Amino acid sequence: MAEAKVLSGAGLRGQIAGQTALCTVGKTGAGLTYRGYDVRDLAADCDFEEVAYLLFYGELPNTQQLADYKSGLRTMRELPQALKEVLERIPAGAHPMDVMRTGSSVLGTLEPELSFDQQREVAERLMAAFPAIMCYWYRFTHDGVRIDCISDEDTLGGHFLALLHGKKPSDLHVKVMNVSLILYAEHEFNASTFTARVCASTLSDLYSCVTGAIGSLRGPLHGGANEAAMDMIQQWKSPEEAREAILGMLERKDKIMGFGHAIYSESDPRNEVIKVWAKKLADEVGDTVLYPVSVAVDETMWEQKKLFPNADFYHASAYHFMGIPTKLFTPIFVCSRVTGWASHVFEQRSNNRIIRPSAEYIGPEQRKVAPIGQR
Ligand SMILES: CC(=O)SCCNC(=O)CCNC(=O)[C@H](O)C(C)(C)COP(=O)(O)OP(=O)(O)OC[C@H]1O[C@@H](n2cnc3c(N)ncnc32)[C@H](O)[C@@H]1OP(=O)(O)O
Ligand SMILES: O=C([O-])CC(=O)C(=O)O
Repeated sequence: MAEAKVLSGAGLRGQIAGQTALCTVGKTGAGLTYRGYDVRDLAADCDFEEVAYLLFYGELPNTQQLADYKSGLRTMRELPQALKEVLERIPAGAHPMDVMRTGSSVLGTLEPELSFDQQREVAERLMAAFPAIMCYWYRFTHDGVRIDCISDEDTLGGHFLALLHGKKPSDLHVKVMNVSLILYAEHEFNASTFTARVCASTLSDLYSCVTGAIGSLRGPLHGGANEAAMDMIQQWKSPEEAREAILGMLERKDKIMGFGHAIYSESDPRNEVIKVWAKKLADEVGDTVLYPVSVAVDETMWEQKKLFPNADFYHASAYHFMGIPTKLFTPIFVCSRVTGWASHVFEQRSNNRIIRPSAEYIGPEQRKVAPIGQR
């Protein structure tokens, strides 16, 4: 048996658990890169589909490749009738992340991955179908309508907004969705991606890897923080009230959702990008409360704890200004991160060994089983 070392820190922090060519997080001089490209440049200049292509195929597409890629993805947006029927049976009060998890799992029964040769096709199918899975369920259970799962929107972000709102989205909103989906696409060995890789290492199918990853992303310490941040900032009517409340929460040692990070120590590079777009959207809707409240929380957290907003914090107000219901915030993360998860599954499969660490045993000494009457 290989000699196992006991780790000093909880949460496997700082341990290298494998190799990746997909992404760097927090490396000096480059906060976040996807296959060598700074995420800020990608968010400024690309559509989400370009980034998905980069992650799946290794290079950015040229004009023709992108056009072909987008039109291929557009043909994969419709949901099978059997999946629509399952979605209609999920109660309106269910958590939408449970809907995404179920949607991924059911699609896996209807269109299974029969061979790893199909892996990219399955990943693209999931990516194209997720907005409809979310919106079909949401609109059926909340508005009583069976929406058309097809739209003529060119991008996935525009498609999602069109399905949700039932009308053509503005150019500004489509741009913000592209930015958001790019920022959330990939982040090395975060909890949900690691879940996907562990599942992949058993040679399981891609739907299982993605379904498990959705479960990990759902928690408020990970993807669920964007919704939790929204619930928090929405309570406050002014920056002064927000500041007072944050001081009280810190005094009580409450966690402030949307702040801090397991890897970044000074700032999250995604925050500076989404904050700018949240401000543009605040100006567009004439907001005088939510954005100033967010800034007050941001400033108070830095002043008091040197804690900074992570990717989730300003996503909350940005999504809200686009009329997106809070409970759909984390499912949007799924629509994006499925590209990162799938890319990691491909990478794991290309050089696989089952992921199976050891545990340090801290339980009772070995003992004898007493007959039941003597216990
Ligand atoms: C896309 C994403 O998934 S980004 C992450 C989204 N999650 C959140 O926003 C939830 C809020 N944040 C957190 O819970 C944490 O910062 C995490 C989970 C992101 C990172 O956790 P860790 O790496 O374990 O950080 P850790 O808990 O060691 O933080 C160090 C110290 O800062 C404190 N701290 C960290 N984040 C916060 C926070 N959001 N609010 C208040 N205090 C915090 C911790 O309590 C700890 O203090 P202590 O040393 O006095 O105990
Ligand atoms: O890396 C992490 O731990 C969490 C995160 O920011 C992400 O997954 O985007």
